[in-house]
Amino acid sequence: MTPAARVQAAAELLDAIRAGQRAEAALTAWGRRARYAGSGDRAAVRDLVYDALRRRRSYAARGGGESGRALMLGRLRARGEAPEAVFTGARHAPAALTEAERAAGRAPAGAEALDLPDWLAAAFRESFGPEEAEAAALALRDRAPVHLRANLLRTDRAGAAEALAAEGIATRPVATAATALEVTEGARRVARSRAFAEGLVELQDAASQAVVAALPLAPGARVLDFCAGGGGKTLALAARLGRPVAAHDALPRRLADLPARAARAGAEVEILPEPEAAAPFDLVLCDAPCSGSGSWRRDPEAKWRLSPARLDELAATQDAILDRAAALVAPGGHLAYATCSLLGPENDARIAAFRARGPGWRVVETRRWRPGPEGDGFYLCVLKGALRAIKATQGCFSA
Ligand SMILES: C[S@@+](CC[C@H](N)C(=O)[O-])C[C@H]1O[C@@H](n2cnc3c(N)ncnc32)[C@H](O)[C@@H]1O
Repeated sequence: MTPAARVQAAAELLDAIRAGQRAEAALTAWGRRARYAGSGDRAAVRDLVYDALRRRRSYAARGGGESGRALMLGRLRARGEAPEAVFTGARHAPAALTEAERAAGRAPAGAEALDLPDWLAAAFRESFGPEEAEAAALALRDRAPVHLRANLLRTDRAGAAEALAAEGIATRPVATAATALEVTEGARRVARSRAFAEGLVELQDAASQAVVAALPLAPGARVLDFCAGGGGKTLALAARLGRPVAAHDALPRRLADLPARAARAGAEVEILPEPEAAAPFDLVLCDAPCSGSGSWRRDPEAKWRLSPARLDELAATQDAILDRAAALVAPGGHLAYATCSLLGPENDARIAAFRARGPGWRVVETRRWRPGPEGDGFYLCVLKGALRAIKATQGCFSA
């Protein structure tokens, strides 16, 4: 495919997405139809589509509309590239620009330039001040790096880098976490590499790794990953602890791949459909469902889908998770609440509400990671419970 044909394909896909199709579904369907497209074409079209989804609002302003064609036009203008070189009207290329299209478009302003809906630009500012809010929003307009976690049950970071290099995959250490590597060359080969198949590395964002590294883990601790999902943090916890970790999720199908992933990683994971039966735990991690605002680079459609009403729904789920998980913590144990969100209503506000509902929890540490080249945006709050049960048996009721 010519570069112009790729732009035309991306414009058509963006129209399908605008009409309601999910980006992944649209790309998969196109991939089946476009038998003429090689792997380089497919990767290039995917990159165009995802870039336009991340920067939809600013491209729309510059391109003079929301259609796929306008977004591609806006993209070229944003990059200072001559649209006429692409909109040629040649076979498979976009039709030549009309007079109206040439005249349309303007520089984006305010929330448009940050590629955020207006209400979210305000929410970002309220969550962490104007300057940091702008930096975070701008970081979300770029493609996310590919990060790996060196699995300490199999190797160390240098050993993982060496094994990958032997397969032509270049990496560099990422400062965010001692186990993190960024793939600088050969990212598309990682999932088929021997290093991956043998459990030397896992695909995991560096900030996600840093969250696990920041958890208080005493040797021999009984640990529950309460919202385990695909098990990314469960496996990182098991590698750090070097002993079995318990995993739970409200949706058991989310845990379906975890046994195979654990076997590959040499980790022991015990799946608990009813964690109450195995409580108490010294540490319960709640990696709660959230807006995902810290990782919108990877899922840019979510940025445009989120609404204030959905944020309220998420807050109710997050509160329920904290309340149930807290009851599973041993007296004097730790409760850790994490989200990959940048938004105060999902983070500090949830902790404040939790502590107001159930006093006796002390905040030990709060950490925030902002999105950027070194990782996604994350929030972590570690709380320590009172020694209630012990004191109660000793006849002392003041926690
Ligand atoms: C952010 S994801 C977890 C990602 C995972 N920890 C990882 O690192 O790969 C949140 C998970 O919480 C689960 N979840 C949602 N509501 C829940 C609830 N009430 N109790 C427990 N898990 C819940 C979801 O099914 C989802 O898998």
